Amino acid sequence: MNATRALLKSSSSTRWLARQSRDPFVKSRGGAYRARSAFKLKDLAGKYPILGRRVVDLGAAPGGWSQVAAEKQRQFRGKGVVVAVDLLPMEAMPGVEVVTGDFFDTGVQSRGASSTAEMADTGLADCVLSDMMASMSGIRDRDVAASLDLVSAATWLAHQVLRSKDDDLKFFMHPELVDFRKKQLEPYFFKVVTDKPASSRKESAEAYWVCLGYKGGWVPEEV
Ligand SMILES: C[S@@+](CC[C@H](N)C(=O)[O-])C[C@H]1O[C@@H](n2cnc3c(N)ncnc32)[C@H](O)[C@@H]1O
Repeated sequence: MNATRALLKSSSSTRWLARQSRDPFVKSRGGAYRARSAFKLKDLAGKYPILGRRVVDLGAAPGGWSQVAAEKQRQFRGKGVVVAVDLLPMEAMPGVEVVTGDFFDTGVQSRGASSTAEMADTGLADCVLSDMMASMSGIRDRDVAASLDLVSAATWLAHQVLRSKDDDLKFFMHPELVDFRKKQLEPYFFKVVTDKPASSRKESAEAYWVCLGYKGGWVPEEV
C-alpha cells in the first residue's frame, strides 16, 4: 500500500472514530458501548443466532461489535474467543485478541485465521463479522472498487475459517454492496438475507448481508 493510500485510510478512519465518541445515540444509551455499531449488531443478533463461540471481527475498531461478541462469550465460560482485526489500534478488552494491521496484508490475514484456530479448542471460526469500511475518496469508481476489494477479502477469509457441519450453523455478516451481488454468496450458505438494523440511521442506505449456515463447496480460483 502506498503512503497516500495509507494516509487516506487512516485519516478517514480517525474521523469516523471521532464521530462515534460524539454520537448522541451512543451517549443516550449510557455510553456502555464504544460505537453506535454495537447496537446494530445487538439488533441483528437478537433476530438471528449469529454470535458463536469463535468469532472473527474484521474492521473492529473502536470495538463496538467486539464488545457485543465478547458479552456473548461469557456463556461459553472462558472457552470462546473473539479475534478483532483493524488497521487502527484498538483498546484491549477481556476475551478479545486484537490483531492490528491492514487486512490486505497476508501476514495479518493468517494471524487472524490462526488465532481463531489456536485459541479455540477445536475447529476454526463459527462466525465471521465484517464491518470494514473503505475510506471514501469521492471518486465513485475508486470507492466502489475499494469496497469490493474489502468484501472479497472478507469473503475469502470466511471460506478459509468456516467449516460446514449440519448441527452447527456458521455465519458471515457484511455490509450490503449492490455491486457484489448477493448471488455470489448464496451458493455457499443455506440462507442469505439483507437486513437493516432498527438502530441504523433512518437516512442511511446501509444494510447488512446476514449469511446463515455455511455449506462449504468453495473452490479457489486458479490464478
Ligand atoms: C465502520 S468502522 C467499524 C466499526 C466497528 N464494527 C465497531 O463496532 O466499533 C470500519 C473499520 O474498518 C477498518 N478498516 C478499513 N479498511 C481496513 C483494512 N484494509 N484492514 C483492516 N481494517 C480496515 C477501519 O479502520 C475502521 O475502523
